[in-house]
Amino acid sequence: MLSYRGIDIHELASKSTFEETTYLLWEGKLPTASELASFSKELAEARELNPAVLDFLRSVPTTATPMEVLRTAVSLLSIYDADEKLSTHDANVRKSFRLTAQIAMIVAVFDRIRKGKPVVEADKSLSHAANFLWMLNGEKPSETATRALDIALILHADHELNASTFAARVIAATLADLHSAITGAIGALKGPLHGGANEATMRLLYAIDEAGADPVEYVRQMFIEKKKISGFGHRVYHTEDPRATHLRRMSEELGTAAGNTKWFDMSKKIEAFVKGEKKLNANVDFYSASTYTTLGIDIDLFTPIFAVSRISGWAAHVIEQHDDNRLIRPRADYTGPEYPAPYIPVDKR
Ligand SMILES: CC(=O)SCCNC(=O)CCNC(=O)[C@H](O)C(C)(C)COP(=O)(O)OP(=O)(O)OC[C@H]1O[C@@H](n2cnc3c(N)ncnc32)[C@H](O)[C@@H]1OP(=O)(O)O
Ligand SMILES: O=C([O-])CC(=O)C(=O)O
Repeated sequence: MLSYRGIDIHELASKSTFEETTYLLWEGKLPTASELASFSKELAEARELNPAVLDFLRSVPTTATPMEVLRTAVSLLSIYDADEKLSTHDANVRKSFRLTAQIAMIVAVFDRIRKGKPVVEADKSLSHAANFLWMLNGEKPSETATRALDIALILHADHELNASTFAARVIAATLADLHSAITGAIGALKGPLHGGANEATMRLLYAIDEAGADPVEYVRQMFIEKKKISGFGHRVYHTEDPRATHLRRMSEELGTAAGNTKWFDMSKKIEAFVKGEKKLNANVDFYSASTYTTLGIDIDLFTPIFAVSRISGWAAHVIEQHDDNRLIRPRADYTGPEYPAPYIPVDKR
């Protein structure tokens, strides 16, 4: 079972919003109506990017991946943050509002710039999910697309001590600032064994499609070649990843509504085969790939969108770490052949 602050993820996915879920993660309780209204307002008001960050986004080669641009931009944001030198609880919360708003903006703005399209001004009257789609596409998003993204953002918001969150906590535990911790977390999320698996999953689906191959035979060959199938397996879950249940349904529903279930159908075949052959379950990344593709989102934005959501969980962990800090410092044991080992002079080795 997956819960945020004790509340079942299935309930949050069907009843909550990204804003409410973020409040829950940061404050440890569900907000009242007025608390939610002022929280949402503060998040929307934080939709501002320093001109220096905009200049940076304009100066980056358009061939740069959105994930490396995001990682570097978040590091840069730290220099211009109004609370740059402060890491008190209140300063961390203020920074978290700004970073949550800014990460979504950076992903959308860089995508527009690299495609030679004009940057779209933030609309502070929209929800976080709707504003992201607005700034990305330059047109007001449908309710279906907004809700689908909102659910995806809720589902990706937190996952206890996953690799990126752990990285953030280790950095924060040195009493380094929130931006340093989040920059490190983005670096960890990028890898294909973690958040990068959603992009890798879609690359696999495209490769199968381009080869005109049977998905099952293609994956069977990958097993023969001892290759890993992105989007399957999990260090913690050995049964269904509860988030995959929602993303599978969304992938099917969005595909049906768009009149194209190609990616969903292919994913289902692969899932059944991988489960039957290796007893491996689809994780959060597997069906997010076909879901985002059906929403018309480019493949290299999948992992940045994971960060657009996970910033809420990362921030909650950094705030908690700084509130009651102790350095995180695991030990390593020497396992070499002998101890103590002799120092042999270089001419005798
Ligand atoms: C948001 C997230 O981070 S969710 C995870 C996203 N990552 C992926 O989807 C990448 C693919 N999956 C994997 O690489 C792994 O399942 C991980 C990294 C997620 C978990 O790894 P671990 O807990 O260390 O399991 P480990 O990699 O040791 O796998 C155990 C066994 O299952 C196999 N296995 C695990 N996942 C897969 C996979 N996706 N495809 C094929 N085989 C797999 C391994 O080869 C290994 O087999 P062996 O015992 O015969 O050597
Ligand atoms: O928990 C993990 O190891 C990976 C994961 O599913 C996540 O970060 O959402």
